[in-house]
Amino acid sequence: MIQVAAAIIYNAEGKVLIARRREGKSQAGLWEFPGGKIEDGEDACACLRRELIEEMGIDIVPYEYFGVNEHRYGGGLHIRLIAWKAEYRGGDIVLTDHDDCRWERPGELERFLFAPADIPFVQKLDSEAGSR
Ligand SMILES: Nc1nc2c([nH]c(=O)n2[C@H]2C[C@H](O)[C@@H](COP(=O)(O)OP(=O)(O)OP(=O)(O)O)O2)c(=O)[nH]1
Repeated sequence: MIQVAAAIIYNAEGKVLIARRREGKSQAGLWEFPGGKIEDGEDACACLRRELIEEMGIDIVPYEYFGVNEHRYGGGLHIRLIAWKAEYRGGDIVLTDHDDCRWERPGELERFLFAPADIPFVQKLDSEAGSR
């Protein structure tokens, strides 16, 4: 099983950053919350700060645990996806692992085709938005 961290990054307008995995990556063409594999000696927050600089060139600060979801993809890939809410602190987005990204309202994510492991998080964000 691999441990992967994903960030639900909010900007000052309360929108969330989603990104589409580029051709050549696993789950290509699907939307996700940016992040990546947790390395030895890292926790999810340290991983997310590192990954967002590496793969998008932005600074974030994770501030609240959001949830965990385990998913088995075909080919024996079993992932444990750990999500944290995070604050966008700055930097201009430069995509390396993705071919598109967007800031969207958290209650409006269900019209995007997300990686299967992310779907419980999309649903939870939608119900949080609906209950406000
Ligand atoms: N970063 C991220 N990865 C996710 C999400 N949902 C999801 O199923 N994944 C999967 C895709 C990959 O199989 C795995 C790790 O993603 P990664 O972004 O570190 O991938 P990677 O560049 O290291 O390498 P690769 O999977 O393209 O070989 O987790 C998500 O929301 N964010």
